[in-house]
Amino acid sequence: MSFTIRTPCSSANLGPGFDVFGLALSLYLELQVSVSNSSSTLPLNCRITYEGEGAEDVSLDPEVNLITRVAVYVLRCHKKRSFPSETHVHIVNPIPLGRGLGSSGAAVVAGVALANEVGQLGLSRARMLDYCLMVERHPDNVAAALYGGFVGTYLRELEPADVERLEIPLAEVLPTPAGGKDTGLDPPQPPLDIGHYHKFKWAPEIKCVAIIPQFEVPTAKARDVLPKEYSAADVRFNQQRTALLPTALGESPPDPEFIYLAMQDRVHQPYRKGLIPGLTEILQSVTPKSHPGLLGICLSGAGPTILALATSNFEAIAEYLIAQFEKENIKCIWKLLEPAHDGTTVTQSTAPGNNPAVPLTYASAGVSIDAGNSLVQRIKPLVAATARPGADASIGGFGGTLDLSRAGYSSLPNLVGAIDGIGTKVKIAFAMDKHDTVGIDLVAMNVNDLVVQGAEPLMFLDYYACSRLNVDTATAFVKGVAEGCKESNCALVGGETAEMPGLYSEGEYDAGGCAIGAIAKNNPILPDTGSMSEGDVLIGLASSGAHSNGFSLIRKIIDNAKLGYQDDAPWDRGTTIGDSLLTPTRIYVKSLLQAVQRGVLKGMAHITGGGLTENIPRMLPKHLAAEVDASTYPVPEVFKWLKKAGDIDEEEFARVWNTGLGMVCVVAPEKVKEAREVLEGEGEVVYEVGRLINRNDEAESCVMKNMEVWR
Ligand SMILES: Nc1ncnc2c1ncn2[C@@H]1O[C@H](COP(=O)(O)OP(=O)(O)O)[C@@H](O)[C@H]1O
Ligand SMILES: N[C@@H](CCOP(=O)(O)O)C(=O)O
Repeated sequence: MSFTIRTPCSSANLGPGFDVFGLALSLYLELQVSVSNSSSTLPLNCRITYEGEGAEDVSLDPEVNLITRVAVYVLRCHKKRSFPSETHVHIVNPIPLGRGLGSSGAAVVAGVALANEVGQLGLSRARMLDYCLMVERHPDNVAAALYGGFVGTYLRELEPADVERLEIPLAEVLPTPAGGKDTGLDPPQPPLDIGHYHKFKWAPEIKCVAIIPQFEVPTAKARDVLPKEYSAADVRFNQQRTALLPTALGESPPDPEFIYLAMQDRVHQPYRKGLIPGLTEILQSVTPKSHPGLLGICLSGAGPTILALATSNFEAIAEYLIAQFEKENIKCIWKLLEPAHDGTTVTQSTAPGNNPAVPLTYASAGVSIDAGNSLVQRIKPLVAATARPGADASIGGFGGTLDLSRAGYSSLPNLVGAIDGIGTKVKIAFAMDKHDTVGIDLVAMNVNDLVVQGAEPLMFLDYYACSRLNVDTATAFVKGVAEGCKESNCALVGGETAEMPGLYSEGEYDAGGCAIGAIAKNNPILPDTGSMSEGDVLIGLASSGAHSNGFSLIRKIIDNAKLGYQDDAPWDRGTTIGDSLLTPTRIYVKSLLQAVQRGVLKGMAHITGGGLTENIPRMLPKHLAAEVDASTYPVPEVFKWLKKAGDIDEEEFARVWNTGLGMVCVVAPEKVKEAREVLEGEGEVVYEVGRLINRNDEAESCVMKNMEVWR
């Protein structure tokens, strides 16, 4: 087996965000790894070769080298004392050491990734971050190197018991083991979720000029010069700028004055000037006015590198700053770098399992039982939070159970089942790398189908299928499912995660789900078509957008308009197209069950695929048709834009999307007032949108009036 791990360097702090902001940059530490099947007499079963920065100084002894020591630490947390098979690690390192470009952060992340691969540990990226933070206890560099892009990070407060744990180094880089080369003990696994990150937007025009002085400042030393306490004024100064910087750096085109101001710092740079001759003067020597193209300037990490953000004139800015350092007799090189958006990547050079020397395992075929187990651990609390009377929502059994009597059904009820998927809305989740809302859609599509029959949803089961299981993504997905279940008061009693290499595209997944509900013995199963008559009123409940239907057409329209999901939504300037389209489907369970209990509804239609015209007739008897007046309710801006941009005609519009109504219900005229009161009391926005009319055999079952208002 051979593979390559690539980890970007990073610039931390970006001025005011000390220990918070990290930016991954396009200079990569590379580990070219080959694993043979034999064990050897090599220390730790590992041989290191090295080229690039630090080649003279960096130890090739795997017990001393930072990358392999980190890997062995992670392996030992998994009861593997050394590299499982003879491993050759060739390190190619273009990142200058001790210059404030996160060389140690990259080494730590690469070490954790190395252990994950050779030990086939199946660690998620979030879990890898925990291991990184056991070694380098500031999350800015490691989160940027691991996840890529411009990140904001924070550490969870550890429990006192965790802080007391002796194996937590709480140091810049892993210290020498206290008990000699090998203390003989397997370290316990790190606490869960030590650190977190959020990826911010980065305006594509902004590039980074790194001025790299030819001397080192060890990060540990640069942290020792910092004060233990700060004045309230300085803390306030940095907080104000830290709050603004992500917005300033995400705006396109960038505003130089805004960025320059937002990059000022009073928490670390002033104290580090003793280690970097001329630092304060150099930082103050350039402004957007004196050097057009410049946006902002700061110390990179703990220094001594200076990072200048700019949109043009890179060379002139670099030459000027190098000349300033020369006044202090300091030589510099400079590099023009760009954000590295992907973070750490692992590329297999030989397909796992193709090397006849290496025995085949399920993991080498692409299915990681460890990743599956790790997912189960992560989702347990999410699932448990959906417990309801009769179902404890614990996972691990072969099937999910529900005690109907404890759920409030003393005599045998009618059971109702529904099954559905999310459709291609998941494609938007992939594009936005945002996976915690489509689970809500999945539950909504099912429970909304149940409730229109008058059923109370009780249980839900989901099916998540992918090519390679990404535990972070799958956990976010289940979080959404659990949220949908809580909103509809049904227990998530089980599910299935299928990792099927080769079946789906890399990084993508599909999901389906099934809801089971009950209708108490003496309650009606709706629609009650026998009670419907001409003149009954149609009331519509506002939708939250496209819900989970018509996304193949939506994606085509966005594509034809040459727009990307990260672009500002033309229908809502405050958000991106992707975020707006990911708005979860509205769940109508609680409000509609209230109305059913009050006996004010004769029937309900969930407006899903097929829009108004196909779905409303599903609740009607043959002799009645729905007459819907398009002028009686507002069409959401997203639909107006889609209709116009796609040049969709009115009939098609009403057949594909909900057009603004997620539910349409039949109500006797004398019950309309009461129905409105109940539904509005539960937070619904209600419109009277039409009535039932008599219908001949040949006539349409849903007649749309006044569709010209949509033009
Ligand atoms: N590729 C690497 N291989 C081994 N050790 C490394 C590597 N990169 C960094 N280190 C270790 O990290 C130290 C630098 O870390 P640090 O002082 O935090 O500076 P930086 O700002 O470059 O992260 C180096 O002196 C070396 O001990
Ligand atoms: N927030 C840390 C960042 C150190 O970054 P490095 O690249 O110098 O290791 C600090 O400022 O100390």
